Amino acid sequence: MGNRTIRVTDVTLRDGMHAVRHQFSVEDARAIAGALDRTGVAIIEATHGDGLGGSSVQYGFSKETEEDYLRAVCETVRNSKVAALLLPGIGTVEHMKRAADTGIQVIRVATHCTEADISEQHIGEARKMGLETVGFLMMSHMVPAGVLVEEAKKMASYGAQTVYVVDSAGAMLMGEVREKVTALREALPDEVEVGFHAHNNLGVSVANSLAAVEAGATRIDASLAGLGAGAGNTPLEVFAAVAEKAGIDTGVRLYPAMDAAEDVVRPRMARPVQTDRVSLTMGYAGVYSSFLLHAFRAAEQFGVDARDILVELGKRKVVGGQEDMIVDVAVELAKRKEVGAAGR
Ligand SMILES: CC[C@H](O)CC(=O)C(=O)O
Ligand SMILES: [Mn+2]
Repeated sequence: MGNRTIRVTDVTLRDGMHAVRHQFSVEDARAIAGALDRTGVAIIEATHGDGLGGSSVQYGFSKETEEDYLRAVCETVRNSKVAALLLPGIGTVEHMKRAADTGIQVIRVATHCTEADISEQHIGEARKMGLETVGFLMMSHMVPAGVLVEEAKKMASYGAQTVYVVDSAGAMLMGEVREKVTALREALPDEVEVGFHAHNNLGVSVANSLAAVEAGATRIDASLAGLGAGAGNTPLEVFAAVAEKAGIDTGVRLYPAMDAAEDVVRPRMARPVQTDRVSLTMGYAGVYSSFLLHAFRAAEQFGVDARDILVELGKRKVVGGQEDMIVDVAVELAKRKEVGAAGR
């Protein structure tokens, strides 16, 4: 049985930004951060959904600058620490320095699960700046546990004090979460914590987060009302209730978390976070959300079902940056459809 005391990182103001197209105002950020602080959550992450430097033509502009969001959150909180996410290649060391100047205490450096080596410089610099430093292995469902362990060890060797198994596509079930978290827990030095970040595309984010804790994770991500990309993240208020019933101390006070979700976040949601056919297909196929728009466009162009495209991309283990394959797959599926129709 895993550790009974864990720390939760809330991602409403970071992953949740994807769900509102990065359009929270500074006032929204203050209101949400204040409500979160009152829940007792350990860490609050804020920034563009794609992390520092994410506000751009490519990833969509956020309503306000990242420094304004971070300063507002840092000024608002009394107890929680404040974190920012950084993807090397999108965010630079310079972005990180500017974020540190706003008063954040935690940086999370995210890479694709096979590319930990690109985090070395950022993790090293973050430690020199005195930031609590976390490594974040995105799309962790795509590789076997042994590969994930090697990548996690790299992040730990660069100085990461926690390494996360990140189920970006919401594609994992509890057995896989248990296996991967256990593998990291056994392989990493005792002083390096293991974390887990879920998405709810298959409707099992809370169960997966619980499985992660049982397997030794001491850091769990969640967001108010589950606000996040795809079908959202582990809902903080639900996880707080479930963890309490399971005898796990999250430090999150249940009623303030419920009230924050209901009174502060739900009224600010652009659309409900739900397991619709798009997010469900994403979890089922195990593909990243950046493929969705392209898949739907290609589906329309070639007269095929976007879900078939996504499932095929998942089988081919396509990664971000290989969006050109979407058209290839659509063409292939359209040909198969033609041949099938001719054969009938
Ligand atoms: C693009 C960054 C991404 O949203 C990070 C994350 O939360 C995930 O991979 O799940
Ligand atoms: Mn996420």
